Amino acid sequence: MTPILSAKNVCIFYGQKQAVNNVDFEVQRGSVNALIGPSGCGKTTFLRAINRMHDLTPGARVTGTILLDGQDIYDPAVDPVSMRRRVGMVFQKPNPFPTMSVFDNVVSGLKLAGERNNGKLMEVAERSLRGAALWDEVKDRLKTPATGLSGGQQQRLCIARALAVDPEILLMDEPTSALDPASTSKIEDLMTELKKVTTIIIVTHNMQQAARVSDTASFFLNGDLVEHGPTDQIFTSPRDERTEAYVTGRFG
Ligand SMILES: Nc1ncnc2c1ncn2[C@@H]1O[C@H](COP(=O)(O)OP(=O)(O)OP(=O)(O)O)[C@@H](O)[C@H]1O
Repeated sequence: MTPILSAKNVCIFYGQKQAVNNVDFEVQRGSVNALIGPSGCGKTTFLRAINRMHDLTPGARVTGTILLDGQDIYDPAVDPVSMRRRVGMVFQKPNPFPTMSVFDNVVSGLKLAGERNNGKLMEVAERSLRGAALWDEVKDRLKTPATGLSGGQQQRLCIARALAVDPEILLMDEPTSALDPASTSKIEDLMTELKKVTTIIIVTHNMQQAARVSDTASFFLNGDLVEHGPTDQIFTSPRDERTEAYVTGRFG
């Protein structure tokens, strides 16, 4: 199978400091992929390279190649704004647009892309909110401020907002670390549903979560991708002793 995402020899620098070293990484369509490893090992740095967020960080530099569906996302001919529509992102803390209603948050990306048809906007809002398992909870309060939702609902709203533009890949940076166990469990269930329509790459510190939700896992240490493989194998019979030490809780 041709991978939807293929990274080759990726190095990422903040000024003189190298945070990610020569990473090769592939992701298959319709899978959930967990990036694991101790704090400061480069997981978020690598994740952010996948939708060119480092373009916005002064002094940050990415080298190597990242192909999305065969297209080099760092090709100068690629428009980063339209590329980011293909690679959605959900952050650690829910970040709905605070001045907007629930509905306007969900359709904000579509409106930016020029969609004005109310029927179409409503249709996409409902589909995305259903996709994020939030519709039943908010269908009667679509016009109320997004900030009135609970933290877990706000995070699912951010997932709906990302889904509304049909991303090919959804990046999730510790999406449940600010949530209670019930909200965490809802989002974990959701990931299993979402891989029917998109491909997920998630950074998580929670090993149980990685084991529950992911098909493949990638262990990062000091900027290196030490080991990448099926999650079962990474957790039960890792090839590298450093991976074993980490997944068995001996450090991290
Ligand atoms: N904007 C930045 N400027 C300079 N250095 C940075 C910046 N962001 C991250 N770093 C450094 O790059 C390295 C990797 O950080 P990164 O946030 O990618 O790690 P991480 O594995 O995601 O950690 P955590 O699990 O704690 O979020 C760290 O040494 C960090 O201090």
